[in-house]
Amino acid sequence: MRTPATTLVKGVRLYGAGDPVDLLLRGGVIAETNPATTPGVDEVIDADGLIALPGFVDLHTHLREPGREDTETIATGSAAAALGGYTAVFAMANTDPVADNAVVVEHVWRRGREVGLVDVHPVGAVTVGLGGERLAELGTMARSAAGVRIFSDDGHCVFDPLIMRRALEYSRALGGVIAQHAEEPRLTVGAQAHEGEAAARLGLAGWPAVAEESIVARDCLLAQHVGARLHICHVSTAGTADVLRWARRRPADVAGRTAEALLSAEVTPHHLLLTDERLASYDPVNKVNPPLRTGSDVDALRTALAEGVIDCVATDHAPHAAQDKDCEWAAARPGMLGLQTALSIVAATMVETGLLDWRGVARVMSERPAEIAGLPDQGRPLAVGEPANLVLVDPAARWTVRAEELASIAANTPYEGMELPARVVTTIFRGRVTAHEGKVQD
Ligand SMILES: NC(=O)N[C@@H](CC(=O)O)C(=O)O
Ligand SMILES: [Zn+2]
Ligand SMILES: [Zn+2]
Repeated sequence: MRTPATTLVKGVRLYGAGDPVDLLLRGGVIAETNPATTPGVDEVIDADGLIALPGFVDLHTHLREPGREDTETIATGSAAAALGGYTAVFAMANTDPVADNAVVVEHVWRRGREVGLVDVHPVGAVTVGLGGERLAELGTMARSAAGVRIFSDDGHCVFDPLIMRRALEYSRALGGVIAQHAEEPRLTVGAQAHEGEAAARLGLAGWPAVAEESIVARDCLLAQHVGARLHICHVSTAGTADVLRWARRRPADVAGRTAEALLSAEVTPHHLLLTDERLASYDPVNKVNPPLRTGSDVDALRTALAEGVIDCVATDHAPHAAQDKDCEWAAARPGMLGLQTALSIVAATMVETGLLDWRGVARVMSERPAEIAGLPDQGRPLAVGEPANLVLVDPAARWTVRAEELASIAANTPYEGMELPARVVTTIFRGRVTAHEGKVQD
């Protein structure tokens, strides 16, 4: 790790509120606010007009290393993360080989540290090879150097209820969380798009909302039954928000375990903005799992996020090669880029609509995800003595998305050519500037 410099951030508004302050960052922590003198400062950042938030934490990123380094690597994904304002990301296990053992998770962890732009935490697979049949060695991954605490078969649902129950029990014993990709596979055989009017018109096989909602209901009940923590990945329907609202209010069980303490959920930026009306173009850049839903789902997801029924935003950043996207709809892989556009989409859908203020953005993009993952040095208050993981945002900026300008190797952004509000200006990771004005600082 490089030694962090001493940096003075001048005139920044913390959480976008109150008077501007100066922050002195030294030794990787916020050393002083409004220091009277500033000897030995290596770097001064003029933050006039900018706001400071704690560095973002992404619970759901696909980095494609090992196996598909032609689409993203830990280095390029870390760069995209830093440019997007992130200081920690969780790399999903659906790599090749699958991260279902200590060797692979330690590789990802070490490579992330070598790159050194963000903390890269590997997610461990729940079942061997994501096959859904045999539990992976959760304990070995938890005890490895990577210290895995989040387990997920993301890309696939842990559909067998008995395997899910056992996974929850093991993970509880390890102080972990099972992150579920909720998709009842029997209800989504051959599915290509949200089961609704748009798919019917285009003749695409439907992915019904109930395939997600039925698994979420089942797993909320299972998690409370065994007293284990469950996290729901990429919530996409109004019905799932209703199920979560209901589950969170369930009374404590005999052991005093409240559902509220055991459950958490994320929504992606794309499910907060885009709808299945986009399908009319037949452009597979809009193909994603779970699929883009309807306008009323989008509204319900925004409300649920504002209320805390959905805890946080996670990108589900899913790079894919051109040959896997620029093809016929049915053959295209699902997934879209997300790391460098997340803040702007949250600003457009949640801040500009008045549903969240910047304090709320800090909660859903940094504080809650850090708590869910149990990260002690992320999502912390912007206060003296705290780790200097922060992002400086220009709330008044507007910018136009160009895939070729993004740090990812893959180019599958659904926002190409769109003008978006709010821009990440600077990302600071343990006191060191990792991204500034659109450039990675390495
Ligand atoms: N979201 C996607 O459409 N794709 C993800 C897998 C997943 O998140 O389920 C991927 O790995 O490409
Ligand atoms: Zn998934
Ligand atoms: Zn995913």
